[in-house]
Amino acid sequence: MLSENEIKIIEYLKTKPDRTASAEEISKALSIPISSIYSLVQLLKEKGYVRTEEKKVTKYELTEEGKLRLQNGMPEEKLIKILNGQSKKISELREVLGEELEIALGWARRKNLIKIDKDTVIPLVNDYHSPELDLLRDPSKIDNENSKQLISRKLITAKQETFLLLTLVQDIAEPTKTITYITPEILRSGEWKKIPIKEYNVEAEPPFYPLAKKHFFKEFLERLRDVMIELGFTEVNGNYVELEFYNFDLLFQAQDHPAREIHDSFMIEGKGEVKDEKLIERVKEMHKKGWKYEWDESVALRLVLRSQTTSVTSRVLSSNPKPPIRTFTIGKVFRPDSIDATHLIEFHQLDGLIIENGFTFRDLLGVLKEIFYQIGIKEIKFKPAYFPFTEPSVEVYGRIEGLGWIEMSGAGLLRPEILQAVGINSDAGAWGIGIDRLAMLLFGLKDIRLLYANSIEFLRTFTG
Ligand SMILES: N[C@@H](Cc1ccccc1)C(=O)O
Repeated sequence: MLSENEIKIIEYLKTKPDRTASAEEISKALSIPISSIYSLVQLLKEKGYVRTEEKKVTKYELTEEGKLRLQNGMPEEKLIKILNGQSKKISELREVLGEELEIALGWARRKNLIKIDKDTVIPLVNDYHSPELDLLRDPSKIDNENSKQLISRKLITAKQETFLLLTLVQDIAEPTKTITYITPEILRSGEWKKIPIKEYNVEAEPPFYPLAKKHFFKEFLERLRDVMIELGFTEVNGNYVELEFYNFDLLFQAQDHPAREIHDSFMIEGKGEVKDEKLIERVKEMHKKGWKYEWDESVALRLVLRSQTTSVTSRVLSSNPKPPIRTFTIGKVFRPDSIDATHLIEFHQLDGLIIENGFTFRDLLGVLKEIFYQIGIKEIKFKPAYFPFTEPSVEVYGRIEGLGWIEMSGAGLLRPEILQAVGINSDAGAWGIGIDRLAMLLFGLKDIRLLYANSIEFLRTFTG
């Protein structure tokens, strides 16, 4: 059975000398939308009426400059005409050719049409016709070779286009009845002896049905979450808009710390509130004693987009928790920067916190080693570092095949000043892992922005 449109397409192809036409041409000629043509072609192909072929062609188009030249002529041709077989002074030529003179001289010299002797232009030919003009007039004459100069002179642009060509291979006028489905009736009636049974085409390409799948980066974040849960951590969450108090002050980051300056975090209008008066007092004390300056409560109440997920750790610490505690948080943080292949202004961090009696620095390094082992980074090393909220502090480096040692995380034992301020009488370790750059390296991406890709083609074919 053929539908009306299928028949129309077959009839149209019959009018073509080689029984071939492009999908676009058919769409225009029959006024059927191109998307419908594609599905009709698929049907006709399955029914064995047409064969298809993809053809790539380069289409050349005149640029504005090219159109102008086509109208006004090529500068070098004009120059030869003006010279008319006689030498002329450059100044004289400038009056006629104006701004075009430089281009005209350049190309005329390159094409060996003139010689320049000091301020005089001497023609080497009496007459010149630019072959470029013929090509601009009839772009069908442009080919791979002669297009190069036209492109470099910015007279044309080249665009690759793919056409779907279909060729009629079987006519409706000559219907060959075949058995495509064997029924008991066909067997009983003996019809199967008279009518040919359609052969299976075992080489036919199956239709492509893309399966729905999760975004690879989302999946990576979920894997990290699973790893943390398997290691016995409980997930906690915080808000993107956070008080400086939790993002910085409670973490013993002094108010004149460079990371608090406007260019390092996004400021939000308005003020927040800390209900726990005693906590404010203790944090104030901590800054006064530790950093020796007048701590300003109004600075602490300002709002920022959190610049580290350690702000969530900070919230846990201030919630009067009862050790032993193992929490983690995964989420976005925000920092002003110029976006490029390795920098984003919003990215993800995974912060963890362990509060346990007798928890040591060595235990902390062991936990970090395990976390990274679980995501496939088997070789790590630690380097002493500084963070305002931990002491001792380390940076964690991991070795990624083909890339070498990459910084992945900051960590340390929480400072006693902080533990005192929040009233915790136990040992505690904390860390923050930068996720985006790590994912980029593990996935072998050249550009960090691809983690947020939403091009369906890319996502369908990217295997991670
Ligand atoms: N918050 C730190 C990382 C860190 C977290 C916890 C402890 C030590 C370091 C950063 O963003 O760089």
